Amino acid sequence: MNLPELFVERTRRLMGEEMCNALCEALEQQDTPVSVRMNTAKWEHVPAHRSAVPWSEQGYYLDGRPTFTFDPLFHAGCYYVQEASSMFVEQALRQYVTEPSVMLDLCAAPGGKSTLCRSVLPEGSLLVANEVMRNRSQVLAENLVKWGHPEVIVTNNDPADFTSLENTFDVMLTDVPCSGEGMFRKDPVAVSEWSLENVDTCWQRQRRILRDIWPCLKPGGLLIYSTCTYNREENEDNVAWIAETLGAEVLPLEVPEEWHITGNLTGNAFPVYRFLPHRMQGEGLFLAVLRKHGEAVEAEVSETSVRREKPRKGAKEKGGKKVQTLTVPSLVKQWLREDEAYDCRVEGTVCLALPKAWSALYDRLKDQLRILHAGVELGELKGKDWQPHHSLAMSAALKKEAFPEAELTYEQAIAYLRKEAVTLDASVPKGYVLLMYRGVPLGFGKNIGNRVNNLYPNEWRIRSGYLPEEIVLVD
Ligand SMILES: C[S@@+](CC[C@H](N)C(=O)[O-])C[C@H]1O[C@@H](n2cnc3c(N)ncnc32)[C@H](O)[C@@H]1O
Repeated sequence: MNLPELFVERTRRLMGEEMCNALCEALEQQDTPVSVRMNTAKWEHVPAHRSAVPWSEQGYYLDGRPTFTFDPLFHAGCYYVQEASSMFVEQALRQYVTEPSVMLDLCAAPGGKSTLCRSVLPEGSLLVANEVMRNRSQVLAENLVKWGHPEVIVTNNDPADFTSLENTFDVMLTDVPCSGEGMFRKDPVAVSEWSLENVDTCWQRQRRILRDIWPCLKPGGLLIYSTCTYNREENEDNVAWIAETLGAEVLPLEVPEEWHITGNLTGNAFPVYRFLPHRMQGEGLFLAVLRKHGEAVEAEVSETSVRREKPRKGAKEKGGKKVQTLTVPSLVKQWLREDEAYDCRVEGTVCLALPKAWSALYDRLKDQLRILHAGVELGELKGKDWQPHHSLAMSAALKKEAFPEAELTYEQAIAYLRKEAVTLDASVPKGYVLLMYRGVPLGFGKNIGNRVNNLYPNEWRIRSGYLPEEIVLVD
């Protein structure tokens, strides 16, 4: 790999000769560690041939690279393939977030840190995961639906759209778009696109994002700031700017020496955490934790913000046209494990279950933001029939006893995930069936006797018709 000369020169100035040489040598190495984080809410499993990622309770390095696309459990949300350094966000949450909180992950796609945060946040917390790019926000929603936690809202907005949501979040993660120097050995495009102009564009954009989002963080709230780049402008200099200009205190994390994390390289006294690939197993990461100045206050929920469309039968006027609002069918509510904990409503033709604690906030967000997913989509009206939604199959809120189950073989599971025809044993009852693989729900099918109508979401199906000769699974 040809590292840009100016990058090397600037890195040498920042780190000194010895550290810069060691880093550049590590960046030339081709084998990058492969790591996964398990979703123990779905699958209590420790992969074989692995070692633990020291800073993450559910993170493991794997010996080889499994064929993730052909592993049904990957599609069922049993684990997430995540670069190990990124899992360090867990420490910021474990050390500073101990009470139920409302958290915003602002730059969240594809969802590595969001799924991690969702697993680590204290019970009773809500995660709002946002991504500005439309196509990337769809991937974010997919990954969070598969992760299966009902206390999640996914939005697709620019940071500026959040500005008016003052004092809403207790915790914010800004994993900002950056010049990506930390991804040099994983992604050759990051090398070819590097330029000093881009570094300048990045740190300025990062400050704009932080300025836009700052009012949403409650006084006393926590900001976790991270990048995957090495230069000081996007890292220490921006942290100093947040502390001085926006008003925050930089907080320390307890980290054992054997994790080989590097601290502040600019001679400033405040604590920051740098992951350098010649010192530990992972890619480049920078992280700092800040607490916004001011006394903690409760978020204001105004009268208008709690206004919401009551589910009711009948017609209402919208743009001169009559729009039918559907009632929540009692059958669909029975698909929930604890239906009394949810506020159910019908939006369009989809019946949605929102954890009661968050339904007022959902309405407030809905007034300002483009919401892609919230809570659990229970079912969709198809003709006269309420068809269970894939989001329900993936969710921890599903009452499994509400549907007959059918365990699939590996070949049947792959066929299902390709949205091909699946045939079940004659003993499986007709109607909606929860299709399982190794005891974990994969999705719904409608058994019509001689075959099953495959209800797997078309846009998520495995597109490759090829099946590798040797399949290595996370086992
Ligand atoms: C480093 S990536 C996020 C990775 C993600 N946190 C994860 O762990 O999977 C940064 C994200 O910021 C988004 N982004 C790009 N420009 C942005 C902007 N102006 N404001 C906010 N987000 C932006 C990118 O699309 C990208 O998804």
